[in-house]
Amino acid sequence: MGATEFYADNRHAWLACGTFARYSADWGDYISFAERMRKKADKEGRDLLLIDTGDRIEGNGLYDASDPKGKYTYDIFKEQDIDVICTGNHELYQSDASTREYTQTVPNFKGKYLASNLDYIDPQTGDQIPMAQRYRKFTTKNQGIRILAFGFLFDFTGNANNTKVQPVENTIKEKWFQEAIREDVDLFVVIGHVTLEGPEYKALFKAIRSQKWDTPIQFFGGHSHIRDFVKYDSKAYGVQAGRYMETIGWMSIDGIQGKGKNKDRKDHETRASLSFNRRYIDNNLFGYHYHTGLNETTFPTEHGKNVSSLIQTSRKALNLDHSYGCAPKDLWLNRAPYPSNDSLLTWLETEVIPVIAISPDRKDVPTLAITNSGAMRFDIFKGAFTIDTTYIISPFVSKFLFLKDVPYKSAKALLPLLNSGGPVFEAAESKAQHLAPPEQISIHSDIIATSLPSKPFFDPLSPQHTFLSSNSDEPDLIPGYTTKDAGGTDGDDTLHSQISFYRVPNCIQSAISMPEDEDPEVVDLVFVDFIQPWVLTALQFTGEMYNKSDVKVYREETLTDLMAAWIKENWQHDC
Ligand SMILES: Nc1ccn([C@@H]2O[C@H](COP(=O)(O)O)[C@@H](O)[C@H]2O)c(=O)n1
Repeated sequence: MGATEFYADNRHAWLACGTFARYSADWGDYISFAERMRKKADKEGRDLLLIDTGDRIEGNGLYDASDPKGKYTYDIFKEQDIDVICTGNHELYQSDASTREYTQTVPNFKGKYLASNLDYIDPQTGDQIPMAQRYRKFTTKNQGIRILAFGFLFDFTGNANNTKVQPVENTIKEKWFQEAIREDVDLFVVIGHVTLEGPEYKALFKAIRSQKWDTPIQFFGGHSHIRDFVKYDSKAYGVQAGRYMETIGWMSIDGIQGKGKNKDRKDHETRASLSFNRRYIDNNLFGYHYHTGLNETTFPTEHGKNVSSLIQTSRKALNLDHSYGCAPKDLWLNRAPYPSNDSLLTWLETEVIPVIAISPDRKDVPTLAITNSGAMRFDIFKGAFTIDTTYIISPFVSKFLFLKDVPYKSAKALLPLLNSGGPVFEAAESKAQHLAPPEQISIHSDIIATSLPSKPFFDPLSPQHTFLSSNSDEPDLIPGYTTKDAGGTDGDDTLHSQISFYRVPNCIQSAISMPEDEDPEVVDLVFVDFIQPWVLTALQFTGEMYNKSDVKVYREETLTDLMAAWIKENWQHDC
């Protein structure tokens, strides 16, 4: 009896090498890996399917540094042969990005791209049309497993006005969905840019089970950037493959006997004893060589090599390795507590924002400047700070806006309100958790590493022991993911020492040009545009009834450009 296997990824345009050796394979390597593993699966009579759960864009120079954005990336993405693919929130923040998704990615993955709860507004006619087909029904080639797949996005509300995200609860009531879940299939596959524990997947699970009490369901999640595995019932599981092309999530279902090749099989025979297994593979060549049984010479396929060289020529064309300056030390987004000397947010709040959140014509006006912590997406490592690093840290095109002459007593109440994330935001449907890094949706308390990292050594022959020291009984591990999920603690393909994760506040605030001896009557309230809905809601709570038309542009440059300018100015020296 063969297994049905899946590989899933989440990448944010991290198509070139990751920042660490442990996550350093590129999109071309992943193509070689998939091609090699598919061949192996074919030989052994198994089926191997590739899944992509969205957020392919923003967060890396390869996408963000070109004009138009994504000039090189769409042609690189499309080279992977993906079986089921859907949209993430990042594809929808900007209307030009949604248009590229509709005009490029959807046709590039024709028949595989699913948009179960997403519509596109045709710019010519104004018509609201499905972004892509709602579902896909297909039969796997080796085992004849009849699959019905959906592709969802969580109940996202921050999209530009050329798309429409339908809440999952409403989609479930639609005729096409109700008909689809009544189809006679061997397996439902629900992929989505949706957290595994969120209300959307709970509702979808309930809806499918209301019609099919026994059909296996495999969910693939995304959005919250973590490795995760969840059990919904004995025949329904979900897996999520981390973030930024660091992880290839592997999921295997053993025991489904497809009716596609034998129609006379009875239902109870097709799903007699099932087993669901997951593994989180670090995205590096060591792991790829290990799993394919190949080596440096035999592993890469021609196709994979061509894509790797396309990535390198694109990176060169964009000058992504050009250095703006030299970071004097590591600054951590979640690996150091906030506030602290090693916290990236403390650095931003105390050193950067007080310099960049100043408008030349209002520079002496007392100012409170607020930025959400989710505006920062990654750590800064000691050493060269490049064009690429800039977009890895902060890819957004957010600008500083401001409200003039806000009473100080109300303005200073704002930060605690934004950080407490209380009922004031639930009512306004702008959950305050969206202000912070997405990891915090799923990680609810600090994780403090118990062991200290030590020197790395790679043992290519040892599964789950990839980075070990050679000559001691106790392995010396390098830091990395140490996942605990519904399957226990054996999901990580490579053993690592634990990394700390400290939760950070939703927002940080810098007080600028404040009088020394007394509080000001009024201040300029400066904030990044992304947080405007939360700021206006919280201000109303303090009794200040501002609306959108009161908000003015404070600086024309993006936060990202201003931050890069600060680095050029303050970290000038060579590394
Ligand atoms: N202009 C923006 C857009 C988004 N954010 C932050 O990113 C988070 C979403 O990240 P994912 O990778 O999971 O989609 C969002 O919740 C915001 O915190 C931002 O700061 N500015």
